[in-house]
Amino acid sequence: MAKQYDVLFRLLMLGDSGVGKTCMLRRFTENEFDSSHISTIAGIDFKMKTLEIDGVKVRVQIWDTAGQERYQTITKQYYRRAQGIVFVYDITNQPSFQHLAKWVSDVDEYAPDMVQRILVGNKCDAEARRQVTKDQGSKLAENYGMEFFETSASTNSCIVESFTRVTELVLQAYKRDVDSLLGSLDEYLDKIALEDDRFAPHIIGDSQKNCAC
Ligand SMILES: Nc1nc2c(ncn2[C@@H]2O[C@H](COP(=O)(O)OP(=O)(O)OP(=O)(O)O)[C@@H](O)[C@H]2O)c(=O)[nH]1
Repeated sequence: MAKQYDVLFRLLMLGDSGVGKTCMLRRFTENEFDSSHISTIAGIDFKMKTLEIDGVKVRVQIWDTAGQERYQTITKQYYRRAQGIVFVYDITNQPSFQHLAKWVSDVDEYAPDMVQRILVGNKCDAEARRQVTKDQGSKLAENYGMEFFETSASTNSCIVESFTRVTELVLQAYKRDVDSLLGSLDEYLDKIALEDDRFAPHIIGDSQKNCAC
């Protein structure tokens, strides 16, 4: 059986309640959109998706956190296990943009130094209700040294691009680790194949070789 993925990364979505984190994640993983707002309860939930980037099959485990204040003690426990962070605000909600400072400072405090971050202004379909200009979003991202995207989970605008980009950044940041992991996996598979040849010459062929997963 072919290997299903080469490497697993954890991404975390952070931002105020109602900015659209759950909708973005559902759009990305299931291509669905729900117009009702059911707050993420119990603090945290996750979905998985596999992407292929530069020939590497990357399985991303995307953690969707609850934006509500009362869950933040729980969600902070997940920061240190993240390799990538997607900060989300709602372009129709100025306070969600102002609160980014707090989300970013929490990440500075609790997440690993190597964590990769992007900034996303969601709900860009709702132009008539816009309260944060694209320029403001892009300037803030620049100040924080992050790449910036405006997305819409509703119209599926830039959703795939933003999740793919943060995954690419994580892959680049952890490239050395990934290369050595893939190298040792290949060596391991070669070694197993050699041992099969030596000790069980009658059992050869791909089906045996690929069982070491
Ligand atoms: N117009 C528009 N509405 C959106 C978009 N994304 C989400 N919404 C709406 O915004 C509301 C909140 O979306 P959620 O995804 O539940 O928000 P959340 O950030 O996960 O909220 P918490 O779980 O409470 O942290 C819902 O009513 C969605 O339908 C979008 O791209 N455009």
